[in-house]
Parts: sequence; structure tokens; C-alpha cells
Amino acid sequence: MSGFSLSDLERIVEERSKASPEESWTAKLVNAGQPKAAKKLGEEAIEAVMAAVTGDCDNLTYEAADVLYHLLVVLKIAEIPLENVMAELERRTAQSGLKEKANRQSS
Ligand SMILES: N=c1c2ncn([C@@H]3O[C@H](COP(=O)(O)OP(=O)(O)OP(=O)(O)O)[C@@H](O)[C@H]3O)c2ncn1[C@@H]1O[C@H](COP(=O)(O)O)[C@@H](O)[C@H]1O
Repeated sequence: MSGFSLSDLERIVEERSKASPEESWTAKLVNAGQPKAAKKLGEEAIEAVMAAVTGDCDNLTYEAADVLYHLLVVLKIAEIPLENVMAELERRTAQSGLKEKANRQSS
């Protein structure tokens, strides 16, 4: 199993965001701004959806990596630490997704 984590990738994104846009895709996206970075995230998400729907597991693995990386770039631009997203996910472990949806719909 890989010991590489999303936190490791978040650190790389932070570091590379300060590099020259000529040398770094991360820096290029960060410099281009959120509309461009978010659009790229959307494109990668659609590619992942297509791989999932067609049952192309190798491609889904590849596209999922693209999605996670581009999501971290979008979070970096929005100045949202991955830790905040993980805290939200941890908060959600307190109840099932179906119960949460039912509670929202009855309020
Ligand atoms: N994980 C990634 C990563 N995933 C995808 N990409 C880049 O995202 C870009 C996506 O652009 P495209 O849509 O044109 O690529 P594509 O989807 O393969 O192309 P199509 O098939 O859609 O045409 C490509 O340049 C990929 O190389 C990434 N670029 C960087 N990283 C990480 O960030 C680090 C720093 O990278 P730089 O910032 O480029 O130094 C790297 O060492 C990696 O750890």
C-alpha cells in the first residue's frame, strides 16, 4: 500500500504554487485564477464520470487522481486547508448519509 497521502500532495501543491508558471502546472493554474482552475477540476470530474460509467477501471483510477490533484489546487486558491475538509468528513461520520438527507428534507 502507498504511504503517499493527500496531505503530502497538499504540501507539494503549496510548494509548487510558488514556482514559475513556465515550469509548473500547479503554478500556472494558481496564477490563472479560480475560474480556470475550477473549470479544469470540472473537466477532470467529467472524465472520471465517463470512465466510471463505461466501467473502465484503469482510466477511472487515472482520472480520480486528476480530480483529487485539481481539487487540492482549487482548495489552495480558495485558501481552504485540506484539514477543514477532513474535519467536515469526520463530523459526518456521526450519522448515515440517508439519515442526514431525511433530516434535511423534514426541516
Ligand atoms: N498530480 C499532479 C497532476 N495530475 C495532473 N496534472 C497535470 O494536469 C494537466 C492536465 O491537463 P490536460 O487536461 O491537458 O491533460 P489530460 O487530462 O491528460 O489531457 P486530455 O487527455 O484531457 O487532453 C497535465 O499537465 C497533467 O500533467 C498534474 N500536475 C501535477 N501534479 C502533482 O503536482 C506536482 C508538481 O507539479 P508541477 O506543478 O507541474 O511542477 C507533481 O510532481 C505531481 O505530484
